[in-house]
Amino acid sequence: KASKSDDGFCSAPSIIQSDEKTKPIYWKVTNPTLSPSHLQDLPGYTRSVYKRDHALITPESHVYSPLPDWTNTLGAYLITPAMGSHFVMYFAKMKEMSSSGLPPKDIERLVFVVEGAVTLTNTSSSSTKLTVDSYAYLPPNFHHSLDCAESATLVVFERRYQHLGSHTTELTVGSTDKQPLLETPGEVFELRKLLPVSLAYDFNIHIMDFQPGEFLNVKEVHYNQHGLLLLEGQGIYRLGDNWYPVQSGDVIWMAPFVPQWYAALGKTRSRYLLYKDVNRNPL
Ligand SMILES: NC(=O)N[C@H](N)C(=O)O
Ligand SMILES: [Mn+2]
Repeated sequence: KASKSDDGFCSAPSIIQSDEKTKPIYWKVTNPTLSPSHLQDLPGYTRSVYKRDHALITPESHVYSPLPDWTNTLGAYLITPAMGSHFVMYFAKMKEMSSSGLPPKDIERLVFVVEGAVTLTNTSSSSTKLTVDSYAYLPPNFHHSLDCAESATLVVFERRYQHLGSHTTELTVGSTDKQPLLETPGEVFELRKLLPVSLAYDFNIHIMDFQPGEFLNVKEVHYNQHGLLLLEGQGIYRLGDNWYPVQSGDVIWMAPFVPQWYAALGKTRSRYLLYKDVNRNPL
């Protein structure tokens, strides 16, 4: 709590907690605190950074333009191969009566809803409503349409599918809260995976939960790439030799082998969504 003005001590404003109680989950992703209160009026100030092996892209840096092949939808590409990644990660802001375009040939897609609702339609089955916290995986060359009546914000991952033998992937629809908690030997965070762990899949999306004060035990350095969206909470992300304060709405690109570590701070749970390439020989 902020101290009274007459007590002679420096004081910081108290953190407003009421939003968290009354707003729907992940609300902070699309309504973030743009910057710390003492910096928000500084012209030219941003927490974003772009380096060879990592990037932090904070909401005041997101630039939207019409998404090619989609109707009535604005997109902000956050991670693309121009950075060295083999995947793209973008926000799609769908407006009234909007619909998606198809990814290019041989490209697989995962969409996760952070705000609003969309309807997924494909040629074979009936349509499915996707609300906040639900997702769909669309295999390469799978005909589909995402349609939005009012408004929705999606985070989308796409990459060229890397075949392995005769394995094939399947349409997968689900929601985070329906996914089982998985074992995390040596770690304290809670882990869910959105896709099957079978060899057919060349990536997965992890949902990782940390209580305030919890942190990664492994100071990870690994061959896999990551695209991360902080869905809830605040903390410190270490990337290489840099320590970044982060909050919900922030996006991180991690190149192969960048040292990475997270510690959750504040008073509420941290939850992040993480792209990770798996199941393929790096050669
Ligand atoms: N930066 C991360 O959270 N990495 C994950 N623990 C992972 O690589 O699975
Ligand atoms: Mn990792």
